[in-house]
Amino acid sequence: MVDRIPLIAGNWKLNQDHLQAIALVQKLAWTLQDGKHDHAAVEVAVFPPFTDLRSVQTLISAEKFELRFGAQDVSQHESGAHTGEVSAAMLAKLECAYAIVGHSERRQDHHETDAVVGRKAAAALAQGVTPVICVGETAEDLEQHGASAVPVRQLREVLAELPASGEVVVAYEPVWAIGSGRAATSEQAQQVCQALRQAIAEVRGDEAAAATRILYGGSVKSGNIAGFMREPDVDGALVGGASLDAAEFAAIARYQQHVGT
Ligand SMILES: O=C[C@H](O)COP(=O)(O)O
Repeated sequence: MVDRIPLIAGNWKLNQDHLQAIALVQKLAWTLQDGKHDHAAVEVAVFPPFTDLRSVQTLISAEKFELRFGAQDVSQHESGAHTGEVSAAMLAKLECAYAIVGHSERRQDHHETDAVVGRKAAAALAQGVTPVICVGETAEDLEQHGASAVPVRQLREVLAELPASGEVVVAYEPVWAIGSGRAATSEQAQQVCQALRQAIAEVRGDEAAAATRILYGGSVKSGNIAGFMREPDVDGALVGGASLDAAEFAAIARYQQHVGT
């Protein structure tokens, strides 16, 4: 059995300019330090807007904070005439560990298909940036097909664009749970995360499936994180709104304090 280091990831979405980002990262790092957070036991990462990345990189590196960071999206293209795009090589140069791909808000706002999401993930992997592949069903999908069918299909289609090896992180985010205050139950999250792990095993093999971290996202708070983390196939969380509050996000990252309570 492979040990998967839990990942608590904060997706800031369209919030925080670069000055606010510096303040938030500082506060988060200090709060975790005060709480003697063990970064080797639970990895903590932030996903600021593109314009903040250089400031966040400089701060984390200068202060030797053990936080990791990534981008909220990445281009499927390497370079050239693609106005507004940011390449994986540019993110790698900024020492981004991760890039989120296929978040439901991008699928919705920018009509991103699974094939596009897969090409974005492949572009990230090719530059040594770990893609965080988001999948999840809408309320309508849930009603029509149950919870697992759509996320499993999305993941299979994304994985089809990827080379057979290379680290990926998967984030299961039921669209109906995002920003709604109505999180999935930990049992629902486990059921889908287990199905996603099974799909990874079928495409990439058992070893890769056992090593892949699968996160749950959708209205995660310090009050419900422990329940998700007790589930065997949930390896962390992709946190939106609650990641903008350093104390609350630090409390989520330190969920082990609540496990068993
Ligand atoms: O990427 C994060 C998710 O969309 C979850 O957002 P939320 O925690 O605000 O529900």
